[in-house]
Amino acid sequence: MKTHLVWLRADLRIHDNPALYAACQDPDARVLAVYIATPEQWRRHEMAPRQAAFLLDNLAALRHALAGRGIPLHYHQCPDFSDSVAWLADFCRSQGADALFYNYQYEFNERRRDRALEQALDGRVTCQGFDDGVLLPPGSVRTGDSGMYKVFTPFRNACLRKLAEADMQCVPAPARRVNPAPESRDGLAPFDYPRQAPGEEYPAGEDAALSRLRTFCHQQMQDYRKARDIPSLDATSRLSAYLALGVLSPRQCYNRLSRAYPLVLEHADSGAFTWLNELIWRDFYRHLIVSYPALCRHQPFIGWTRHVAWCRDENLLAAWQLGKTGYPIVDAAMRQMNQTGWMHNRLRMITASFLVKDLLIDWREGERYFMSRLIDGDLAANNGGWQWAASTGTDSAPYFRIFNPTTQGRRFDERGEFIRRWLPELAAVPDTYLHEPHLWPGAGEDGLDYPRPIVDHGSARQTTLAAYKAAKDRGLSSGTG
Ligand SMILES: Cc1cc2nc3c(=O)[nH]c(=O)nc-3n(C[C@H](O)[C@H](O)[C@H](O)COP(=O)(O)OP(=O)(O)OC[C@H]3O[C@@H](n4cnc5c(N)ncnc54)[C@H](O)[C@@H]3O)c2cc1C
Repeated sequence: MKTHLVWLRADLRIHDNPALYAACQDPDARVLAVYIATPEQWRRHEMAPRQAAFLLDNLAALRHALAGRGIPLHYHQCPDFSDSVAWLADFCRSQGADALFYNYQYEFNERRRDRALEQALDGRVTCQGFDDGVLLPPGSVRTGDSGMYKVFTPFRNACLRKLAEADMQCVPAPARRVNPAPESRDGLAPFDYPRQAPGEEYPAGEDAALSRLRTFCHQQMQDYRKARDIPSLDATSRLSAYLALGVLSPRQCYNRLSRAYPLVLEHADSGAFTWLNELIWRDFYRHLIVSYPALCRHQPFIGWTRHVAWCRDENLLAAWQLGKTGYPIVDAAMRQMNQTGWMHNRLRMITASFLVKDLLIDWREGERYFMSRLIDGDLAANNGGWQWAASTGTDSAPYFRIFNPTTQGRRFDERGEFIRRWLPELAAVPDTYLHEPHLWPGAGEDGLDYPRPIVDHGSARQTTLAAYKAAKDRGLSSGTG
């Protein structure tokens, strides 16, 4: 009897899982699934403990779903990717595997690991990889001269044309095996990793993810275009944590969206189109890391930005991390992330801009800190977002566009509903002063239990403009522009 092994990684689901589906096509084959936890590797990748805990919860749900199909999930924990390759090659041998199926991961270390595995198996086991975790496979959306788009809008337009023609059908979950393999006896031991519960907002499993997707499509999509920028509203899907671990696929999102809004591709001013646009941003960053693997190594896309003379000030960095900058919208956002593992997109842009353009701290410090806290941490999206905010990336905000944190606060949280939720120490401050509480005369002699602004935005802005300009001049004169 043939043995087919499915190696699950960032695709923790049984529905619309191309590798699992392909492994189950031969009705007579014995199908086994395997998951390998690599906590030391995760430490190097700065994975948030909350995300690791969410992963474990989802793994338990997946194991249950697979067992119902007669597919045992084998589980192993080893330090890092190179140990996982050695272990998996042995496991294939011990199980007499004929074929190994997996969905691609597009990050640099993950791709290197997969190549190392293929070498270790040396043709004894057939390896079959599948595109997954994207709407369209990286490399399939090309400019006229076969390059990767460097600007989002033409990339988006090319994606829309392809989506209109592509077969975007999801593959079904496998049926129960006629000859189910015996259950695995591997216990799902907690990872050797710091533990932090994901929180009630994140029930595990694909049923929870699919139900959230359905509810969002039917109840919130209409208002998404207008409401998605207001952090006090629960107006976005909150699906990012599921998408990051592959508990849900972007194809499932697209299918549900186009079933609910069949004309989505034609109505560019609709909520549905705006949401699809965000899914395409997600694809864009994934396609970019494949075309420019140096992005995975935290290199800036724009060469001259390497010359920016960053400020190294541990106190300023800590104030930003803890939400104690004296700028309420920044602080409320950082506390939301520290306490829940999620931050609203508008606030990710504001806080990232503040770190880089007000404190002049290297964007990589922020990128790392976000990864270590986010339940939806995702290398491509996080790197893309940081490089966008720092003006170091492709299609970034130009370096001279600097958010004013006070006006951003006024604009997107006018009445301070969001700020008051996360900064109870500002409860007594009237709306007029909420965005500049240090100016409130009512603070009394003892003042508020809230810091004064750690930098003056106006002068910080000038310093940043000068630092970027000097870096650009240096880059141009040394040919690294
Ligand atoms: C500095 C910075 C860092 C970020 N880090 C991450 C990260 O680590 N992981 C992550 O998933 N997203 C990241 N984002 C993108 C975005 O903020 C989140 O995807 C979004 O806030 C998740 O909430 P949601 O699921 O309710 O999004 P929705 O508004 O419902 O959007 C639907 C989905 O589209 C994708 N998406 C939305 N906006 C973006 C975007 N700008 N770029 C890429 N994909 C997007 C997400 O998968 C999201 O779940 C970052 C953005 C910035 C500016």
